[in-house]
Amino acid sequence: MVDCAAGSDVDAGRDGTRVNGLKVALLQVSYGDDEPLRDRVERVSQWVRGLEPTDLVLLPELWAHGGFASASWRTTAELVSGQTIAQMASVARETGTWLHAGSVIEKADEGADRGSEGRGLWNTSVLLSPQGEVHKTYRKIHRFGFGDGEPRLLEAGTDLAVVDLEANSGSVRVGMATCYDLRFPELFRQLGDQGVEVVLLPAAWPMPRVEHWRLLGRARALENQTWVLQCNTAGTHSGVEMGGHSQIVAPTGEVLAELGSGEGALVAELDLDLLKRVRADFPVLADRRLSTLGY
Ligand SMILES: NC(=O)CCC(=O)C(=O)O
Repeated sequence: MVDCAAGSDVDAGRDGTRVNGLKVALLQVSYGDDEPLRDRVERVSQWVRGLEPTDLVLLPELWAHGGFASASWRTTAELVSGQTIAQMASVARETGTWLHAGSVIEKADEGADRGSEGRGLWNTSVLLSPQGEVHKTYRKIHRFGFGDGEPRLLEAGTDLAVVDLEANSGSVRVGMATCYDLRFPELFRQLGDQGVEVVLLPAAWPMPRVEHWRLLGRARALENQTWVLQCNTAGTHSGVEMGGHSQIVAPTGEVLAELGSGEGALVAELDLDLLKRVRADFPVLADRRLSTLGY
């Protein structure tokens, strides 16, 4: 059963219309261990095709390869040009929308750099343009697992990902981060310093720590005065119950819209001018004392 939540207005104009609105849809994909990878890719493709038109669709972390299915990552890993991203690129082209395809287990191409630990595998998020081109990739910098899972099997990403999108409402600068990255405020501060207005954060965040997820998303949005779009997974796979509760957080730290724990779509329109107003009205970032603190 798919739930649908529409965001309430944080700051609608007096007549209810918006200036500079960016319409987004976050798909909280639920899955277990029984659904084959290719079936899930097909199911999610159909879901995106059936959405009302939006500027940007965001999918969760490793929704195809399994956020905690680390035992199979070596065998299911794909090139960024592999089948999963190729299919999602077709969907982006057909629907004419920016599609953040969540993340995949990326394997290094033959002869290409395999990373500093020589593993040749990454947790890589892929942002596709409405023309179906790979516009930007982001390899997750902070690996989750405390010595197991990601840090045992994958390489750590080394580069920030900041990119401008041309949407119907104009240009918007987005930054990419993934799941566990949410616990590292210095990454979000750097994205903010590069002019990011909207952070796109796919995740496979488990239920037992879902309150951390909600709180940290609000903190990252509030302290950097940016939008934070958090798209989590639902269901239970590899023995881990996912937390759901995807949310869209405004630069005020307020939650514009959120989902519960099951599968669902979160559709909302972001007033991008709100960010400028919040920064003008409460210019906290201008009061930083970086040199005093040794930066
Ligand atoms: N997939 C992840 O990065 C999980 C992160 C997590 O569970 C946590 O930070 O807590």
